[in-house]
Amino acid sequence: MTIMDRLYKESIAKGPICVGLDTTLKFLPQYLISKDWSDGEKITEFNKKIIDATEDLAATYKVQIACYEALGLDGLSAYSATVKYARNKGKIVIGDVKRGDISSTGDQYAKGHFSGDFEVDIMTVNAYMGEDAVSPYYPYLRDHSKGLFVLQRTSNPSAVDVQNLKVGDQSVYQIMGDNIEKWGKDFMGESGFSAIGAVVGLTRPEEFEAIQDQCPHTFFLVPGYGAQGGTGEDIAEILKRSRCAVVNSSRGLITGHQKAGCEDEGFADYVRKATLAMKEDILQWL
Ligand SMILES: O=C(O)c1cc(=O)[nH]c(=O)n1[C@@H]1O[C@H](COP(=O)(O)O)[C@@H](O)[C@H]1O
Repeated sequence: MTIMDRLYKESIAKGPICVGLDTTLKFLPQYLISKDWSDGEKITEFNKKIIDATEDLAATYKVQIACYEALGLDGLSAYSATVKYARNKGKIVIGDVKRGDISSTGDQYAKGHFSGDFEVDIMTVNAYMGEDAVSPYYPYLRDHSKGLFVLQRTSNPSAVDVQNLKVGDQSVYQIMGDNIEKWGKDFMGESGFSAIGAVVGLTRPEEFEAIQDQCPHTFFLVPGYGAQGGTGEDIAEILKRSRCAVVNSSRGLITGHQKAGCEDEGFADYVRKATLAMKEDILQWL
């Protein structure tokens, strides 16, 4: 069974929810801020409590490494502790590291994020440098059941600057979709999806449906729900046709307690409530 088979199964069993741990200090409740701990330790505790409160609702967790890198070594310790905690609970963890470089450098990224202190199950990759930004990961997909989410059509407003340019009658992001399907052929799982998935933002639902038709063997990571404006209705048609995606929300979930004015140990109940509301908002259409 490939990691994408596992993710597909989890998304059906628990709901297609990816809880995004884009944790920064400003999201922490007061009771944690006032602890006599390092920032990284506070963040680790926040994440652990959220994982405990949402593990039955989340198909996967995505940990955004930028939030941890920003705090230096202490932050990277928190990143490591968070991914280990979730993986030790049997959860699938996506390292949102968006790497992309020449293959000799890619080899090192692969080693760094698919083994050792920062080991995750799936990592995000930027393949706009071409296949040799992706091929260093192939041995890990083949031999260690790892997976990739390759950026295809991103959710940010400026995505159109390059990804929507036309080359002949195709957009650049459509060409990337063909590449992702081609690269994934050697890593097909029993669910019909390859271990090389794609990132497609929820911000352009009409484009997404065409991408889904074009890429039937691709499993999708879909950011853009909540804080970036995406809704359950926006992903409804896609998921009705195939359960080929998990939807990420980060700020929309991990600030649930702040919207309710909760600054104490009960904060994770509000994050759970926000996660449940997201799940219901998506599943109501299916
Ligand atoms: O690769 C990603 O996850 C990603 C791709 C993309 O196109 N847009 C996007 O927002 N993301 C990430 O998804 C998360 C979105 O966070 P929220 O907007 O707070 O839900 C962040 O970690 C982004 O870096």
